Amino acid sequence: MLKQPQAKYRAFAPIGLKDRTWPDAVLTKAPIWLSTDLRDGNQALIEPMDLDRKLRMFDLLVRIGFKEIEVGFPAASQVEFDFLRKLIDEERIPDDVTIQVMTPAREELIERTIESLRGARKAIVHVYNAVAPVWREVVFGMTVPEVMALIDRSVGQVKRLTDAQPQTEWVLQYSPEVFCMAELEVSLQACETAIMAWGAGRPIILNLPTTVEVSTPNGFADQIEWMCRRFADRPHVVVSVHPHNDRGTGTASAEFALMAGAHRVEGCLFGNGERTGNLDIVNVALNLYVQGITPNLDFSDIDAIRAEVEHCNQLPVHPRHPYAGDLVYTSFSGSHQDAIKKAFAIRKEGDVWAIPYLPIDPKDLGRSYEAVIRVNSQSGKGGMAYLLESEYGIEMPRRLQIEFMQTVQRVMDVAGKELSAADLYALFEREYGLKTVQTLQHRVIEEQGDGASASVVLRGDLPWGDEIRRVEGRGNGPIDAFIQALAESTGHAIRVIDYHQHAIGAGADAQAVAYLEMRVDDRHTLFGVGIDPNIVSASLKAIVSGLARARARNASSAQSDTVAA
Ligand SMILES: CC(=O)SCCNC(=O)CCNC(=O)[C@H](O)C(C)(C)COP(=O)(O)OP(=O)(O)OC[C@H]1O[C@@H](n2cnc3c(N)ncnc32)[C@H](O)[C@@H]1OP(=O)(O)O
Ligand SMILES: CC(C)C(=O)C(=O)O
Repeated sequence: MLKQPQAKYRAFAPIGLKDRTWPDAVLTKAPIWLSTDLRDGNQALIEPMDLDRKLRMFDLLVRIGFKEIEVGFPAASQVEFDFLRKLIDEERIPDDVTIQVMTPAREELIERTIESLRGARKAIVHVYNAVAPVWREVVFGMTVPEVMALIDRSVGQVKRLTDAQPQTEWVLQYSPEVFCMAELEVSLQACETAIMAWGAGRPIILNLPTTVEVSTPNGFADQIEWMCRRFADRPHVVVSVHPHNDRGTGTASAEFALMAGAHRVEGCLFGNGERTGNLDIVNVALNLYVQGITPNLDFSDIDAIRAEVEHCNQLPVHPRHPYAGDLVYTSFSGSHQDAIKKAFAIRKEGDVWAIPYLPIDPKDLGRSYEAVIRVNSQSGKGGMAYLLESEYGIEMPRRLQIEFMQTVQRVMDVAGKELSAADLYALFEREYGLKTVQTLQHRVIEEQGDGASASVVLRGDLPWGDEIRRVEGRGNGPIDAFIQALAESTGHAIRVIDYHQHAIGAGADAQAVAYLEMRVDDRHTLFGVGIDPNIVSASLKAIVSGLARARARNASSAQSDTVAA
C-alpha cells in the first residue's frame, strides 16, 4: 500500500447541501421493493442461473411478497429471453406482481427487449446509460449533449415500440448509471430528458444508483434529497435507489436515501450482486421490522429462504450475515450470555422485545432459541446455566453455578473446544454423582411431641463402600435426621448452609431435584445434588452427593500430601 495514498486517490467532494432535512427524518413505512436478484444478482454469478434456478428464484421472490421483480436482461442471451417468455406464456406472474426487464440504450437491444415482453399484462422497461464523467469520456466518448441525445433517442424508441403493444400496461424506468459519481445537474438533465421523451405525466421510475459506492452514505443522502426536491410535485415520478456495497455501507446508503425522500429500493436477497454486492434487501426490510414497521416482505422462515437462495446463486451466505447467518443469534461470551439469560427469565408473553444482545426475536424468523447460547472458553456461568436449564430443566442456584463453572472451565481449558448442552449435562452428572448415588431405602416416622418440638425419626439402609449400613437418626425433619444418622454412622459432621429444590417435568414423569450447599467436617463448603421422583429421596441423595465429593477432596489432598512428602 502507498504511504501517501492521496497521490493516487481523491476524496469524494461533498455536495454541500446546506439546508438538508434528511438527518431528522424518521422512517415510518416500508418503501416499494424491487428485487434484482434475477438481473443484477444473476449477472454477477460465477455461473449464471439456468432456467430451473431462475424459476425457483422467481417463485421464491413471489412467496416472500415482492410486487416488482426485475426478471432479467432478455436481449443478453437466449436463456434470459426464454425465461421471460416462459413466465408470460405459462402465466406464472401473479396479477399483483409487475415484472421489470433491463436494456442498455442500444437500438437493436431495445427492440428485442420490447419484443420479449409481448403479451405481458404489465411491465417496467428499464433503460440505462452511464452519465458520470469517466464513463462519458472513456467508455462512450460522448459529450453531455450527445449523452442527452442518446437518452432522448432510446426512450423515444421505447415509447414507439410500447405504444404499438397497447395490451400491456407500460412503465418506464430510467437509470442514470453511476449517478453517485456524476454532476447532479447532468443526472437531473438526463432524468428530465427521459421524462420528456417518455411523455410528461406518464408513469416513470427514476432509479438513482451507487453503481460503485464512492462516498459515505450521508453524501449519497444529500444527492438523493437534492434530486427528490426537483420531483417533489410530480406524482407520476417514483424516485428509486439502487445502492451497491463497495464501501460496505449499502444498507446505510439505502436507509439514508429513504430518509432523504426516495420511494423505492432495488436490491438482492442477502446482498448478492456485482463485486461486493447489491444492497441487501433482507437487511433493510428487517431493520424496519425491528423498528416496529411492517416491511411487507415475509421472512418468517429465513433459513428456508437462505437455503433456496444459496441453491439458486450457488454462493454461501456468511455465518455472520445480518439476520440470516448461522451464528447471528448465538452468544459465546460470558457477559452476553448472562444478560440474555436474565432477560429471558423475566420476559412474559406479549412484552415488548428487550433482550440484550438480540435485536430481534429469532422465533420471528423461524429460528429457535437453541443456538442462542453456546459455551466455549469465552463463556461464563450464565451461558452454562442457560443451556442446562433450557435443555434439561436444571435451575441451578447462583452459588452452584459458580461452583460448577470451575469444573466446566477446567474441562474447557483442556479440550479447548465448544461444549454442547449434552456435554455439560454429562459433566454435571459426573461431578455430582447423579448416576452413582444410589437410592437410599428409608422410612420416616413422625413423632408427636409437645407441639413446638415435633421431630422425625429416619431409618434407612446406607450404601457405604462395599457394605450397606443400617442408620438411624432423629431431627426436626428428614434432612436433619439423616445428617444425625450419618454423623453417628460415618463420623462426618455436615451442616446445611442452603437448600433449593424444584420439579423437572410434569405428571407421572416428574422428578424432584434438590441442591444442598453444605459444610462438611468444617473443612469443605460445597454442593450436593440429588434427583429422584421422591422429594425426600432427592434431598437425601443430595447430601450423599455432597459428602462423596467432600471425601473425594479429602482423598485427593491426602494423595498430594503423600506425593509432596
Ligand atoms: C451497472 C450495470 O449493472 S449495467 C448492466 C450490465 N449487464 C450486463 O452487461 C449483462 C448482460 N450483458 C450482455 O450480455 C452483453 O454485454 C450485451 C449483450 C448487453 C452487449 O454485448 P456486446 O454487444 O458484446 O457489448 P459489450 O458487452 O462489450 O458492451 C460494451 C458496449 O456497449 C456499450 N454500452 C455499455 N453500456 C451501454 C448503455 N447503457 N447504453 C448503450 N450502450 C452501452 C459500450 O459503450 C460498448 O460499446 P462499443 O462496443 O461500441 O464500444
Ligand atoms: C441501475 C443499473 C444501471 C445498475 O445496475 C447500476 O448502476 O448498478
